[in-house]
Amino acid sequence: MHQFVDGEWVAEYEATNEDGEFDRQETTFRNWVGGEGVREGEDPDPDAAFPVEAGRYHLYVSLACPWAHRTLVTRALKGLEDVVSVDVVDPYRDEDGWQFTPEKAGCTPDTVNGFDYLREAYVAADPDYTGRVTVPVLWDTEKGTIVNNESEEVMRMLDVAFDGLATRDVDLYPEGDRDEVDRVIEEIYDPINNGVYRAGFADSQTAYERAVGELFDALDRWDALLGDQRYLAGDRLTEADVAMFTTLIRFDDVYHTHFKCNVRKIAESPNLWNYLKELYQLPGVAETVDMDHITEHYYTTHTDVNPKRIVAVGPDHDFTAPHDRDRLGGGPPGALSPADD
Ligand SMILES: N[C@@H](CCC(=O)N[C@@H](CS)C(=O)NCC(=O)O)C(=O)O
Repeated sequence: MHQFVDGEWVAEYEATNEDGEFDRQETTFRNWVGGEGVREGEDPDPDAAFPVEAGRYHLYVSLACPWAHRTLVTRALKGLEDVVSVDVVDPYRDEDGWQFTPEKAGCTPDTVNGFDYLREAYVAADPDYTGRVTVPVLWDTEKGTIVNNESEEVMRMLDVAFDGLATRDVDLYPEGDRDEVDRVIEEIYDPINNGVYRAGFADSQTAYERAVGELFDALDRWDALLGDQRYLAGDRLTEADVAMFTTLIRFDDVYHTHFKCNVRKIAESPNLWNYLKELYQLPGVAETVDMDHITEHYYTTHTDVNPKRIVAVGPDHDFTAPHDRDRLGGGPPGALSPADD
């Protein structure tokens, strides 16, 4: 894998530490549309350096990436499609990093800057940039720079800062549940969201077994909890569910096989499976899921994990099959109920 060092695109960086454990890099661009208060759920500040405006901000995403996917699901649930635009990179990533290949199904050109590679956006934002070129990227078309490339924060901005421009009345960071939402997002990050990568990229048996053990302990805990609680933070749908969804939807097709997270499938955990189907069936969500991009990306890009680049075919789940979540109290906001769609 390649990355920038002082604005130079250089070969090979170590993704694991000396114990063979996967180390995810800290993200660099951490500005807030609407100002820092948005992080705590405050209304956006009109005098912020990056003020909230329709049509000004743009997302660069990969449909394969679970972190980028969080921003797409949030944008869809809130109905922000006409407010924040999106371009989609090629799911296959080689030594040039993420690339725009509009001729490929599901991919777009860079409609904002006309770049061929996403890395051009990073050096346009910071000519001396050091670090990886990751998705998602929230781009400001007016200042011509990256606002933020940390999915958790972009998700919060779309939810809170852009709420006034949303076409659906959906609040994924509801007052009264905020501490719990933050707590759950943090709790699931290491063992689950990043846990699948810690298992898949482990360079030693010990690191792999530790990651898989922690992953399935956490999944089993949530499976039990979701037996009598509708969503992760209680009876309301929140950002924590978006964060969980993008890992669960990839699990059986990719993480189970490619990353050796094969203790059991999500479809074999009854509550997680029904919970996953409910989230998939919320308005706008299915349209954000591209299983071809997801499988192509993982199986062909990580040649150290899968040298022959053969894409596993299974298991072909039907995420539209009925779920049993209506037996529990709570439910999605009215704006997401089938009658309102
Ligand atoms: N902390 C970041 C992580 C994003 C991330 O690691 N994205 C991956 C794709 S799933 C990527 O772009 N990797 C490219 C690389 O590491 O070179 C976030 O949550 O936004």
